[in-house]
Amino acid sequence: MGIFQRFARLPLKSTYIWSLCPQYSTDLTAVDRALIVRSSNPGAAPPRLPFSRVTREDLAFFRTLLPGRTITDPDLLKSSNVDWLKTVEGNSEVLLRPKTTEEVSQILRHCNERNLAVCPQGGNTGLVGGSVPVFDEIILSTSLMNQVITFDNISGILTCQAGCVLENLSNYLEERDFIMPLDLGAKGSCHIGGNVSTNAGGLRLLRYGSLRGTVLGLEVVLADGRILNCLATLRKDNTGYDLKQLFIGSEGTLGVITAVSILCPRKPKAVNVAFLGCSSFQQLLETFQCCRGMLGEILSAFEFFDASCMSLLEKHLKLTNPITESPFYIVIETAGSNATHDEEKLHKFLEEVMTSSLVTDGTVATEATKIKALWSLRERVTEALTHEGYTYKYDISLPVEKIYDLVQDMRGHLGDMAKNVVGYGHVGDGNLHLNITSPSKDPALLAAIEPYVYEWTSEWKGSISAEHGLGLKKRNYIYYSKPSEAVALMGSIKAMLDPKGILNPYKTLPDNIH
Ligand SMILES: O=C(O)CC[C@@H](O)C(=O)O
Ligand SMILES: [Zn+2]
Repeated sequence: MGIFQRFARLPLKSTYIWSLCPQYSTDLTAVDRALIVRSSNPGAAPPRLPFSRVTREDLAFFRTLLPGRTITDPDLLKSSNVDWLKTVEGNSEVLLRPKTTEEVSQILRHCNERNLAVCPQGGNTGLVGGSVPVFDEIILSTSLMNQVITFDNISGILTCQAGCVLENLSNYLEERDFIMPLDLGAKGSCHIGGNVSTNAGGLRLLRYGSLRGTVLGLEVVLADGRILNCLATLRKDNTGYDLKQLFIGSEGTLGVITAVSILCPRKPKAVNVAFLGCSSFQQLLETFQCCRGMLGEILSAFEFFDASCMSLLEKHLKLTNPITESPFYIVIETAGSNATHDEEKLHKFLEEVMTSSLVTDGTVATEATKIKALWSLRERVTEALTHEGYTYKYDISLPVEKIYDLVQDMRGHLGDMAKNVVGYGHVGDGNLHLNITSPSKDPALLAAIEPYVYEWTSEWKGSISAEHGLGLKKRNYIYYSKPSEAVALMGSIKAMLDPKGILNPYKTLPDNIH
């Protein structure tokens, strides 16, 4: 059966409007936990909401608006329907590739009128199932919105379209003696619009802060097609509510980000990377304390991974451990303006941690290729894990001294149910990536991990999603990190900005808010 025949059988218009389910109770624990446990798998997809189906007329509209950029070939749609981890797969039959904000506006105006659901998609590198459709949502890709609009080399403010690939922006800026304030392992594919929509953290947050501070302005298309031009290029602007913050981290559920202006730091003149081994997490923490004190303003990253991660890097990616085997590895980066000064500071610090036996072994790189090689050990852990089978991923914020306790506790809790329980992440940000693997998807293992991991996190007042967002997989666990009143308010904002709920449905907000 051809695509047109299939569409012809479906209702033309749905009158379904999303409404807010009221939450009356302030007894967070009883009500919210009940909601979470009611479903046997709260990370799974809920039933399809009654959105319209794409008709022949809709396709004709899209083809006139986006000639050659309205994709319906199932083979071409395949990679956009599945997430990077290959754990979530949608069934969209239409992929739209606008080039301009005006085109995005016309697409959304049409979809809103027709009650057609839309899944905005950047580089599709997300890890919580937020960037792929769940059912047949139209995929709105920013891949052709890839132009730099302006760059001011006095203020360091870059304004660009949402579909610019992070690494391309970094290269563009480096030629002008600046850098992007964020850096991620996925930089070769991820889009800046997706980074902002998910409030991606990454490897430099310790130094340059989160996107909530460095993003100065946004242009956003709202669900009904209105264009909200808040593309300010000012460091300071206290005129009323800071609306852009609503779109940062809301994972495309409140609007589609079409352009970003962002404050970029000067390219550091000297960069050094130290790769160190520690024999306990306590020593790693003491090394962190010492590092903050002795490196001060030149410290730009403090990352860690454990010995299990190193084994996987060696086994699957054939990477070589440059130092003697240790239970924990640290990547420290310094970035400053005076090579002699920075090296002097770094060497004093290294001398201190070596003589006090906080660190067992280490190596330092000042040259670009060696720096890259050391960084790739940390950056490629995610990739190494994919070779182990199915990975259950947890992205947790905790008081920094607690982050590895969770890994150890989880190892004891799961015993030999799990193939690997590994920990790595951003020590400087108190952000642990707890990853648990099994040869294939294993519901019994999942039941042993969740909600145990969320209970543990909530007990220590942590966040169940430090930087990856909630997407499809974590949405129903939001109550472990936010009170009911806050979630209900999020629902009100969603209902106000997107009354039909067409933007990235089934994501971010829990199933009782719709
Ligand atoms: O794969 C993960 O769990 C973490 C990915 C990313 O946030 C990282 O810090 O490497
Ligand atoms: Zn991370």
